Amino acid sequence: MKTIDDFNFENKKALIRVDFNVPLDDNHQVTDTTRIEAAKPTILKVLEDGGSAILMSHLGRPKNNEPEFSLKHIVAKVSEIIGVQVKFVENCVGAAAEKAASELEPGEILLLENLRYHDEETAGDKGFAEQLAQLGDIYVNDAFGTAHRAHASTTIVAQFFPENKCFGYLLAKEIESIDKVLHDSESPVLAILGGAKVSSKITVIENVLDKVDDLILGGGMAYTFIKAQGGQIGSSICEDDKQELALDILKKAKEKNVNVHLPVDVLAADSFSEFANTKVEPIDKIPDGWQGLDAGPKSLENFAQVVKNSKTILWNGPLGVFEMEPFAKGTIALGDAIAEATSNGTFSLVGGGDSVAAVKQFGFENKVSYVSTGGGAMLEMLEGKELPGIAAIKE
Ligand SMILES: Nc1ncnc2c1ncn2[C@@H]1O[C@H](COP(=O)(O)OP(=O)(O)O)[C@@H](O)[C@H]1O
Ligand SMILES: O=C(OP(=O)(O)O)[C@H](O)COP(=O)(O)O
Repeated sequence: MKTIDDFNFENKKALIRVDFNVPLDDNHQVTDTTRIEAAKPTILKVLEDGGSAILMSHLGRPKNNEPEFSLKHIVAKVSEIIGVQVKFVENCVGAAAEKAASELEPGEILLLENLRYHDEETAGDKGFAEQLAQLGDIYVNDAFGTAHRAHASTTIVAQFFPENKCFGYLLAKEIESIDKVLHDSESPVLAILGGAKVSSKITVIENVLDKVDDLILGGGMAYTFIKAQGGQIGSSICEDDKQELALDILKKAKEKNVNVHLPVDVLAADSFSEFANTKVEPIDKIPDGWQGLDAGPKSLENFAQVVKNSKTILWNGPLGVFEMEPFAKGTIALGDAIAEATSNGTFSLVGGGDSVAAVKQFGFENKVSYVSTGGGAMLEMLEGKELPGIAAIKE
């Protein structure tokens, strides 16, 4: 398998899949630049060789081409970080994209519009992947955060570059670092799963049970489990069709002697707003019209104890809606506990777009052992799976 250093990009167009799925605020400003900075070495290598870079990414999960998911919002930030004025084309395929790509000169960068404005991207459509492939000479995958998706731009497109495909520096570094953690991890191993992507991440839990001693299920992930056990969760986020799976996971965890720690109390709010009224409630008695937006004090005490007793910690997904100040306490308290455990010799790995943003915002970046740009991707590696985006380069 070739690495990016085996290629000379002089007069070549590199088609680079990056993960620029970055958090934006209400004014479409990038609030965490980690994923852009992480892709910089790969982009600079291409430019310094005398090549040009065509960057493709998704942003969020658009359903109807909503304009807030346009990658045009990040052009200025990418230009500032890379130090080159980035060109932008308002479609990732078709005549406009082909023209912009063909006119690209060495040293220039072109950013394509959100890949997920086309359903063919997530469907892994071969014809769409071929259209993307026509834009570049060498395919570089540097999107670790999306390497667990068998999408057109992350996996299928590689078929059209049998000799000319490689990992970028970020993807190569992430594989090496996470592999090392997985093979050298000391027990007890704790995985902490929070966040909001319940349906895509709940399916990972079952396979993670063989690898961990303790499992904390917090954030938006917890409520499906609480409701499945008969609790009242008000209007907290929940995936009703995953309740049976949740019960099955709890049963399997028991059989495998994995200790599952769910929150016992929450900070509930009467609306999804930083100006909402709030109160602490037992997690299984959240009144109608209220929703759990952060962990409660008793839960945080319990979680801190589990963290203290662990030798390896993998964390994906904030414990609350940390973007709003009143609901950030749980994520900060967990970060504090992990930082303290790390200073006492525990290995801690934190991953995920929003988790990394939280860790940076609250100053834990240098107090944990390793920060990964991928959340779901990291968890699926933990399952022991080869990710489709990685396999496609190796094939
Ligand atoms: N109780 C909750 N209800 C709704 N959203 C939540 C809750 N707890 C956390 N979140 C949200 O989860 C999001 C992050 O989830 P996710 O994308 O799975 O994490 P990551 O990007 O780190 O992998 C954050 O934006 C946060 O506001
Ligand atoms: O942010 C991402 O994943 P993460 O939230 O697990 O870190 C990736 O960009 C993948 O996005 P997706 O989960 O919408 O496919």
